[in-house]
Amino acid sequence: MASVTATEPAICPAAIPAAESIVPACMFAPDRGCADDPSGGEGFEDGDGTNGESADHLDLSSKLVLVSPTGEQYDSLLRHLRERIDEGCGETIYVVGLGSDGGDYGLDEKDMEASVATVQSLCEQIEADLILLRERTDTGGKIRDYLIRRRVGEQDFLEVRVAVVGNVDAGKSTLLGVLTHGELDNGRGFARQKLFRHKHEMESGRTSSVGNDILGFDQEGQVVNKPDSHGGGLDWTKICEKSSKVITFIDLAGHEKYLKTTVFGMTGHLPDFCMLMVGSNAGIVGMTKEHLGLALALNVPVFVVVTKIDMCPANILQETLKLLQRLLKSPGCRKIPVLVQNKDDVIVTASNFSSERMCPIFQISNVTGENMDLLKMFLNLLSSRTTFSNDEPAEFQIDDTYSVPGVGTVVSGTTLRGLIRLNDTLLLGPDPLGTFIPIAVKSIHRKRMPVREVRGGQTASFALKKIKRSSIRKGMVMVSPKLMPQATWEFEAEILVLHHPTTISPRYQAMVHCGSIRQTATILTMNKDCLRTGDKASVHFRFIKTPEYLHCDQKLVFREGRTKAVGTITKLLQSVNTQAAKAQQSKTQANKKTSKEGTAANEEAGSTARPPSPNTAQLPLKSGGGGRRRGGQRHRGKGLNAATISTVVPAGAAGTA
Ligand SMILES: Nc1nc2c(ncn2[C@@H]2O[C@H](COP(=O)(O)OP(=O)(O)OP(=O)(O)O)[C@@H](O)[C@H]2O)c(=O)[nH]1
Repeated sequence: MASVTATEPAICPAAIPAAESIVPACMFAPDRGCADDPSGGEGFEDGDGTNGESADHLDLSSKLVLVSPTGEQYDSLLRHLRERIDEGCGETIYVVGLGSDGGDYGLDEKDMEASVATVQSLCEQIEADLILLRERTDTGGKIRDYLIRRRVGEQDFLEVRVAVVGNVDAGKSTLLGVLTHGELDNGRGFARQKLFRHKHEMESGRTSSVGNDILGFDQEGQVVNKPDSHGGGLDWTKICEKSSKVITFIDLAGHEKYLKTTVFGMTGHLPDFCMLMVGSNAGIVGMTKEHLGLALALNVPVFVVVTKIDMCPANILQETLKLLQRLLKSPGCRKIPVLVQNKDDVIVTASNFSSERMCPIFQISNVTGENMDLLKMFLNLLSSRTTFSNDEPAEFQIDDTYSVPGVGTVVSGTTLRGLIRLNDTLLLGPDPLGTFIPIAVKSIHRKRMPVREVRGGQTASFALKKIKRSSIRKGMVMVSPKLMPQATWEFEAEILVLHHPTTISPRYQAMVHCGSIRQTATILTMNKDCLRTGDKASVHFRFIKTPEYLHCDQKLVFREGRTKAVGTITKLLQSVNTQAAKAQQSKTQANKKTSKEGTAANEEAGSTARPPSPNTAQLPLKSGGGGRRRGGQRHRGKGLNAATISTVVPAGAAGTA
């Protein structure tokens, strides 16, 4: 076994300079088991460690408060727990026997029993389960950490998305195969075979698509995935029904030539966390830094999984860990690497992980299964980062479209906020003219399971009524009519150039990735003459093909070949004049009616319009969108219908920003 522990000289905090040390997880434990604060005083809040002060200034700081709380204290504890459950998107880690009043930690048997009864009663009030994670002993007696997770029905589950990145051969697909199919690898690609979907991947052994693999955990934290005994396939509906939490892995390609797909996976699939895989024998090579940089740029918390420890000599493993921590602590990353070596470390790191600065590191083997239990436990304790509120107007970003026989057009994507119910009417757009059309949701699936509603933070697919697949593209959204959506041709962003071989100046074009939008944009102006690697600037962009639905503060990646820049949208500059677009559409429709048979023939031949001018919106709407044919049938869809638009787009939505 080559697994390195914190006591081995090369990475032991005592043996190497403080700045170099990987922080043991106990550093973040509520009882501050280690003397020095590695974060230099900017450590993490103990949000989940102790049970906190009440907002209404009742004293809840004693470890004994749960033993026999007064009515007022009970109400306050309940409010506090509710808030934490909401913040944790349905779950939180709760510690019993720990006060923040300076007294010793731990409770005797009787007090522990009474405290747990109180917590149990609090949980009943909020319809949550109480699951014991660990018990330890301190000077005053026992301390217990519990997972409190809101109960979900058969039709519901908590959802966490994890993007899986790392260089080629780091073992990404293999780990996902092992986790989701429950069988270890043979070191020669056995486990990954189960994941490969495309023939060419089978042959070359390289992941090229944004795969989606799911791992379900029941209320007790046990994996529910049960591959069928014949083909080894997984029944997603069964997994979802049995799970209280489902982890969706977004398996991103390791090879540089698939970087475009990887960037899309990271921006378009809204991962809650990023799992960076590093082969212990290969070290920090190839795309590792690039992928880490991408996660950092998009503010996605990262944890690292070092693989292949079964075949790596101890000194090489140590070297890899050393380089890894150096990279994580470098000024560009400013992370605090934390080595996870046992279940206590898992609980401590998972409780503090929502802080983007901590970076847990696991060392595993896909062949022997070493430390796989720790990784699984950690995954079960991760909470979604998208908080949800029923009152927010719904917003859904489309990242793929399908044509399903017998069902029709289906779009998949992520609910960014709000609640979407079956038969709701949302506005779909923007189309090439920047307009949005009303569209009814006729069925909803979560992970292939039919459901009646989806909430912010959940991925879903919708079957849509009366719309052709060819009128929908990735990057479009479906939003509540209350939002009065507008499409934007031009925007300003603060960008940082991560890499460019020479200089970037106005008229430069590159691909902008923003959410599930992927479109080339031109730099019109910027507040510097030219930009080189490392430069920051305020840049005015303009999309070249169609206007898009954007928000201020959205993160973006701007790339072309080896050129990469990241940034944040600061201003939306030129929104589409919806009224002009509508008028134009009506005109186009009227013209069409008079032009007899010819129109349909053109539609089917896939006649396409030039990109419309943003100012005047004068060109005809592309109709029939390339004339995709399904099941041998020719579609004569109406495309985006002006009549329907004018009835729904609210008057207030019209006009130029
Ligand atoms: N001995 C050993 N071999 C492993 C381990 N993990 C993966 N492998 C092997 O390493 C090789 C590469 O693994 P993959 O899972 O295909 O790597 P990947 O990161 O998904 O590569 P790309 O899909 O090309 O990005 C396969 O032959 C695996 O069997 C491990 O922990 N130990």
